Amino acid sequence: MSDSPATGAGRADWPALRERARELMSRAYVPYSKYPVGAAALVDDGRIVGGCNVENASYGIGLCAECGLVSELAATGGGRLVAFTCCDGRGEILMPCGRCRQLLWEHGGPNLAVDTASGVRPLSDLLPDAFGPEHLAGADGPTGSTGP
Ligand SMILES: O=c1ccn([C@H]2C[C@H](O)[C@@H](CO)O2)c(=O)[nH]1
Repeated sequence: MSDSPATGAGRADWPALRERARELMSRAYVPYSKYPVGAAALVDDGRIVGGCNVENASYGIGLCAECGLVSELAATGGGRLVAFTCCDGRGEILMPCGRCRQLLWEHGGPNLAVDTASGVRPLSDLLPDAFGPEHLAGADGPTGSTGP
């Protein structure tokens, strides 16, 4: 179970989390967009995980900062994200893109506390009526598509 947004927001050291996101932003690899992004999150066991965006000459396969963050989450033991922040190249709070809201939903759920310009808000505010893992429960896929 994920924390309530109030709990996640209360547990997080937001200035430290924002500072970590800014540090990671400074390491972004963005020769194409020249738009560095850094992200940092508190995990339910107290770890801090983060990432920066890493672009590619094949533009469409660039990795958002949140991709690195969820990869570090899994690689260092998993757990649930409870508080998240993301910043742009000026160090200002950045709203996660649509695809990354889905990534965050998978690992933090509706109560993940997200840092926004209008205050700390639950992820459910930013991704209402979300699709999630529970929608796959019991699904066998489309008829005839299961293969041999
Ligand atoms: O939530 C977001 C939004 C954008 N970007 C990156 C992708 C691309 O490298 C650059 C410009 O879109 O910003 C992120 O890393 N995370």
